[in-house]
Amino acid sequence: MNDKVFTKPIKKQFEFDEEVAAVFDDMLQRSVPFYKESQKITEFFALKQLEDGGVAYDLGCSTATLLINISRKLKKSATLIGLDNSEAMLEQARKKCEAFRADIELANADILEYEYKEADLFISNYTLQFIRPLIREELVKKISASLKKEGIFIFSEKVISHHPKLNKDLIECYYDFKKEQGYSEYEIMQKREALENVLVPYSEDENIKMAKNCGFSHCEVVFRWANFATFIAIK
Ligand SMILES: C[S@@+](CC[C@H](N)C(=O)[O-])C[C@H]1O[C@@H](n2cnc3c(N)ncnc32)[C@H](O)[C@@H]1O
Ligand SMILES: O=C(O)C(=O)C[C@]1(C(=O)O)C=C[C@@H](O)C=C1
Repeated sequence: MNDKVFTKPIKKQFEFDEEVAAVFDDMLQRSVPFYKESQKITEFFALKQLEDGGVAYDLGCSTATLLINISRKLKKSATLIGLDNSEAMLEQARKKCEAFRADIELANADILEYEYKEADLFISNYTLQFIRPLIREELVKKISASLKKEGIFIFSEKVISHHPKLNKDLIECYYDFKKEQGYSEYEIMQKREALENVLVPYSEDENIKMAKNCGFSHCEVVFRWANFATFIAIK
């Protein structure tokens, strides 16, 4: 279904509710530059990392697109677990898993509270940015503590620049992208308002520092387009 969520006046902050879940796959493809490419990179490193008997978590799995793609290419018997606290997203995810006969464990859970098993791999694409900065670091510490030695954490985020002019230009460049995807100026401004204080992006450096502060020995960007980046952190 096409994303028309912000064509009408907004009444509340951005939420992953039924209305958003119903159009989410279209929203992501049209709102995240090179979404498919960033997913492909994530898949590539995920498949390299997973061993027989391994465990992988996708935090904020939404409609499970990524885990389904990984499960279709996976040649080993690993456990794939998707967590999300939006029941509307999980309903879409369950339908898709059934249609693709994908063997994925899905759970309605708060990724901040969840008790993780020892894992080989964590993924969290475009989700940390929705976790309040004060507790974001606690979550990343929990992720690194639950990873095996040399386990990896792949995460993608919207990023900012602390250079004011560059930051303004990055945002303009991103809004041009959204216009090319068919979003009107009105929809773009409405969504910007709805995301205010809900989506709190860090800079590339701040994300790398956070990972290193939280128990990762290495972290770098493997893909970046203007204000969107994919990181790999190695324990
Ligand atoms: C932008 S979406 C993620 C997109 C998805 N990873 C992808 O690449 O298609 C963020 C997701 O995180 C979920 N989420 C946000 N905070 C959460 C929390 N504390 N616990 C679990 N899920 C959360 C939302 O419900 C939403 O589905
Ligand atoms: O549309 C925007 O302005 C975005 O920032 C895109 C973004 C994201 O980066 O997570 C924001 C909310 C939706 O979950 C989908 C994509």
